[in-house]
Order: sequence, then C-alpha cells, then structure tokens
Amino acid sequence: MPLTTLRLQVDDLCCSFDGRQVVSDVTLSVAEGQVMCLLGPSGCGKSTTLRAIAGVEIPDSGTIRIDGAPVFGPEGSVPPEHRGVGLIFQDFALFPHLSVADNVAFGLKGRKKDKRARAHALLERVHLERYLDSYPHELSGGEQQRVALARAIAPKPRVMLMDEPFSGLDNRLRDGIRDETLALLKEEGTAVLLVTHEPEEAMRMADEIALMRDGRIVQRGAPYNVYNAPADRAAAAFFSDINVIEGEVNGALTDTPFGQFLAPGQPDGTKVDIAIRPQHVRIDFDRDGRGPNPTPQDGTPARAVVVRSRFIGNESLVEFRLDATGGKMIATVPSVFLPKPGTPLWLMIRRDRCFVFPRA
Ligand SMILES: Nc1ncnc2c1ncn2[C@@H]1O[C@H](COP(=O)(O)OP(=O)(O)OP(=O)(O)O)[C@@H](O)[C@H]1O
Repeated sequence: MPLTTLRLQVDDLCCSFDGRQVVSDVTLSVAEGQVMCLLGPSGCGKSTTLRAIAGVEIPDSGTIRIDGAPVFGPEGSVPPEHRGVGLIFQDFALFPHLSVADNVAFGLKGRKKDKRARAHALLERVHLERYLDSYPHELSGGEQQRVALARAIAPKPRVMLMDEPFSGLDNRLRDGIRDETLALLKEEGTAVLLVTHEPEEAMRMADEIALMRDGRIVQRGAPYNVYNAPADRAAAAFFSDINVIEGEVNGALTDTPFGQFLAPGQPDGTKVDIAIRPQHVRIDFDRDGRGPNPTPQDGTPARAVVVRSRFIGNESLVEFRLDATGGKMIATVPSVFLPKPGTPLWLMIRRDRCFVFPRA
C-alpha cells in the first residue's frame, strides 16, 4: 500500500488552439494533501493546463486520472461536473439572488441544518461569519472572493484547481486567507493544483513547484531545490534578478574576473554563463587599490565601481561596474548600505551559490 494516494495524475497532456500548440507533453501528479504550484510567465499555458484538467478545455491528447480513474484519455472524456474537482478561477461569480450562506452551501447534499452548519464553519475560517445572511452585493470584492473560496471548499472535492485565487485580495489580508485556505484543504486531504505567475506566492505555498515555459514543464521540485538548483539560466532568472558573468571553457575551466570556475563535462570552446543571485555577492572595502585575499569559498575578488545605490525597504541594492570587463553587477545587502557613485569596492561571489550554464 502506498503511504499517500495520488489524487491527480496527468500524463503527456497536449492542448492547442487553432493549430497552435500551447501545452506540450505536460506530466504531473499531485498526492492527497499536497499543494503543487504551476508557476510560469504570462501566456506559458498554465491556465490552459488547469482548464483541461477541470474538463472545460478539451485536450488534443494525453491522459488525466482522478483517484486513479481516467477522466480524459483514449476512452473518452468525463464532463466537468462529474470529475470531483473544485474550481476557483480569477473571475469567480457568486449567485446574486442567494445569501452568502446559501452560496457556500450550494453544492452540498443533505439536511438543510447540516448544510448551514458547514457553511457557517467555513465562513468562520475565512472570517466572514457575520455575513451569513447577507447578499453578495453587500460585500466588497475581496469578501466576495473569500465566499467563493469557502463555496469551492464546501463539497470537499478530491482535487482543487485554483487559478490565481488570491490575486484580488489586498496584501495585508492575502497572507492570512492564503494560509487559512491551504490549511483547510490540507486538513481535508485535498490535492491542490494552483496556478500563479508570482514566484514568491509559489515558494510560500507549494510543496512542489512545476516551472512552466512555452507550454512545457521545464523543472519540478521542492521550492528550495528549484530556487537553489535551477535547470537553466531562465529558470534562475524567474525567481530573482541574477548577475551573469560570461566565459568560455578551456580544459573544463572558465576564466572570469572572479577567478577560474569549473565547467565539468563542457567541451573546450563552449560559451558559458555563470549566474549568481545579488544576495550572494559579497562586498569588501578597497585598501589602496588592493582587495581582500582570495578564499576557496569566495574565489578571487574583482574590483568594481559603484554606479548607484538605493534603499528598498528591508535591504539596499547596489549597482556596480566591473573594472575588468565593464560588466554590470548588482549586490543586495540586508541593511542600510548606500555607498556614493564612483566609490571603488571589491566584489566576491560565493562559489557554492553560482550556477554554470552552457549559453543558450
Ligand atoms: N480560448 C483560446 N483561444 C485561443 N488562444 C488561447 C485561448 N486561451 C488561451 N490561448 C492562448 O494560449 C496561450 C496560453 O494561455 P494560458 O491562458 O494558458 O497562459 P497562462 O500561462 O495561464 O497565462 P496568464 O498567467 O497570463 O493567465 C496564450 O498564448 C493564449 O493566448
């Protein structure tokens, strides 16, 4: 017996519009109580994937299984209302003629008293129990969205599909509602597939991230792994600004202003990009034209001149021009550090935080 049950299994899903393929060979699975985030830039095919799983878009090919049973495949297609999935899309709509309680209880079966009790309990979780007998038009947009969340959760779907469900909420409210909604879904063992284009949201919510680009999943893994071991330069750049140092391989090594980097397995002459996130660039002072000593961890320091520096709330962002190449580098410092333009400083980059990619 497996320890966890796979609630959703998608294999080789392909979708197209007017002959243009927008989802290509997407394969993913979500277990009970697991949250997977489909993350990627606008237009990469996230919503189409979700809509195909919901059954409101008909794929060209592939299979979709819910609790092991095919709902799309060579044998045919199960209509959306019989798939056992909950849906929360951006453009949610409440029934205007039903009270908030009746909206939440809409998809429930059973006695009126029990349905109302379930609606009440869920509205409490989204802090809207005082609106039980109000009507949607009496609520703000954000409140209506929370009712829509409660309504989608109420029938305890086995799989919940969410498309940017928290985008309409203001920042202060968003974190609380997001955490509360996910806690509720996890408690009920629901498998959640959530679409977002915001890396921060995905990192915060996902057990697993599936990074999508041009209709394909380019990387899958726990947020920590996707962030710290990106599949390619674009995957690294999707999560934060990155610095890129260009080099060419010679004898499995690449020379850069920061010393030599290993480029194992890359043939001589291969052009490579060495990527490093701004928070992993170390800054040191200039000592009459000399910098700190090289270390195995930080490699060789390179001299650079400050172009500009800004304080952005919880950190300072300092932009440099490297003496050796004229290339731009950005460093972030978790404090107030605002050196004047023209100040010479020395930069070092953490070897274990660098990613070496063959140039695309
Ligand atoms: N009904 C449709 N008819 C034709 N093309 C469509 C249709 N729906 C989506 N597309 C196209 O398919 C591609 C993928 O769209 P999709 O909505 O899946 O992307 P997305 O990653 O969810 O983007 P966003 O984050 O902006 O919502 C886009 O190029 C879009 O223009």
